[in-house]
Amino acid sequence: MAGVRFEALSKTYPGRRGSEPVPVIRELDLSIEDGEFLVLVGPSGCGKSTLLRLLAGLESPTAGEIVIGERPVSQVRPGRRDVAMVFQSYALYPHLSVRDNLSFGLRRSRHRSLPQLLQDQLSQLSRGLPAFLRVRSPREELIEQRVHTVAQALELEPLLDRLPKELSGGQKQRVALGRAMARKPAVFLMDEPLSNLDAKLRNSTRTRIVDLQRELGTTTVYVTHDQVEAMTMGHRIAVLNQGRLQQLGTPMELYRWPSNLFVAQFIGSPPMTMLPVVIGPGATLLLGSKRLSVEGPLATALPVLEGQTLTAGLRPEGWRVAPATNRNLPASVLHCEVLGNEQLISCRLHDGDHLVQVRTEPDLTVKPDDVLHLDAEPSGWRLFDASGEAIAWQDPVTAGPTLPELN
Ligand SMILES: Nc1ncnc2c1ncn2[C@@H]1O[C@H](COP(=O)(O)OP(=O)(O)OP(=O)(O)O)[C@@H](O)[C@H]1O
Repeated sequence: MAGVRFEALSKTYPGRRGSEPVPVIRELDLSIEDGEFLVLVGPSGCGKSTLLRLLAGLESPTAGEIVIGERPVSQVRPGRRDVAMVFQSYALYPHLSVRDNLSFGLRRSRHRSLPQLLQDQLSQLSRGLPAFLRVRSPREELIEQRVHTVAQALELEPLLDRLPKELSGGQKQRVALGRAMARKPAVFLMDEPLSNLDAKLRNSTRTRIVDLQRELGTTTVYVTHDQVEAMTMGHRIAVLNQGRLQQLGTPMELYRWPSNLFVAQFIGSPPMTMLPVVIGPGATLLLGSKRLSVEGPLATALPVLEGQTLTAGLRPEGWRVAPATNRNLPASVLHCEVLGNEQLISCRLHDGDHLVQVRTEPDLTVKPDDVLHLDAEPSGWRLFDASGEAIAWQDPVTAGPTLPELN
C-alpha cells in the first residue's frame, strides 16, 4: 500500500482548431496519506475525473509529478502503476461471467516465465473438464482463492456464474468493486461509483465501501457529487474549483470552518445563507436596521474590522424561530419542506429582502406568507472578505482563530 502525492501538477488540453488550450488542473499540490479515504468534490467540469485519470495513467500531465508510495509515476504505464479504478458505468465485460470478471485483472498479470505461462494455459483449457481431469496451476489456485474471498466479502457467491446482463445495477456495481479489490492494488480510484443506484441501494453500498476500505486499508480517492457521500465516507475532503484546490480537511472542518466563500456554499445542503453586513462596535454585525451579536473565535477578530462591509454566512441550523422582539429578524415564509426528521423553511428577510434557509424541527406548523421572527446563533456566523477569503476561520491545527491580515 502507498500514499499519493500530486506535486505542482498541471494538465492542459490542447484547444481544438485554433481555439485556446483548456487548463483543467492548475499547479495542484496535494498529499494523500497511506490508507486514507480521500473524497474529491467540486462542480461539474472542475477537473475531478481528469485528476483520477492522471493518477491512473490514462492521461499524461502537462507539468508536475505524481508520486505513488515513493515512486514517481508520470512516465509509468497504467498497467504498472498498481491502481484499480471503479467507474460509474461499472465497465464489466458483458460476455464474461461474474467469476471471470472478478479474476480478469489477475489473469492479465504480465510477469510470468514460459513454463508458468504454459501451466496457466493448460489450467485454463481444462476448466470445463470434470474435476478429476482438471489441471490447476498454483497461480490458478491463488486466483480462485482471491475470487472466493472477494465474492464472500461482497455477497456475490450465488451470482458467480451469471453474466452481467443477468444482474441488477447494485449487483453489477459490487462486481466492479470486487474486480478492483481482487487485484489488491496500492490505490483504489472510484469515479462516482454509486450514482446509477437508487437511494436505498446507494446507502447500503456506501456503508459497504466504507467498511471494506477500513478493513483493507487501501488508499482510496473517491469522486462524488453527493453531499451525503462527501460528508460521511472520507477521512478528508478535497474541494476543487477550476482545477485548483480550494480546501483540504476533515468533513467537519470544511463544514464548520470553510476557508472561502466557494467552499462555504459548496459544502452543505441547503447551503449557507450569505448576507452583506457592516461590522459594528462590540462584536456585532449590522444588517439593515438590526444589530446581530457574534460570539466564539470570530468575535475576537471583529474590533479591528469595525466599519468594514463583509459577507456574513450562517448555516440553516444557525437560525432559530423565536417569539417576536425588536432584536430578531422578521421574515416571510416562501415555502417549507418537511423531510420527516426536520423541516427546511425558505423565507425572505424583511431587512434587505435577502433569502434565508432555516432548518427547524418538523412539527413547527408554518405556511407560505406567515411571518417568522428569526434569531441567529451568535457563534454560527462566518465572515468573508471582498475576495471571498474567510476571516478568522479556525485553524484546525492549532484549533485557534487565524486573525485577518491588516492593510
Ligand atoms: N480530452 C479532452 N479534451 C479537451 N477537454 C477535455 C477533455 N477531457 C475533459 N476536458 C474538459 O476538462 C474539464 C474537466 O473535465 P472533468 O471530466 O475532469 O470534470 P469533472 O470535474 O469530472 O466533471 P463532472 O463532475 O461533470 O464529471 C471540462 O471542461 C472538460 O470539458
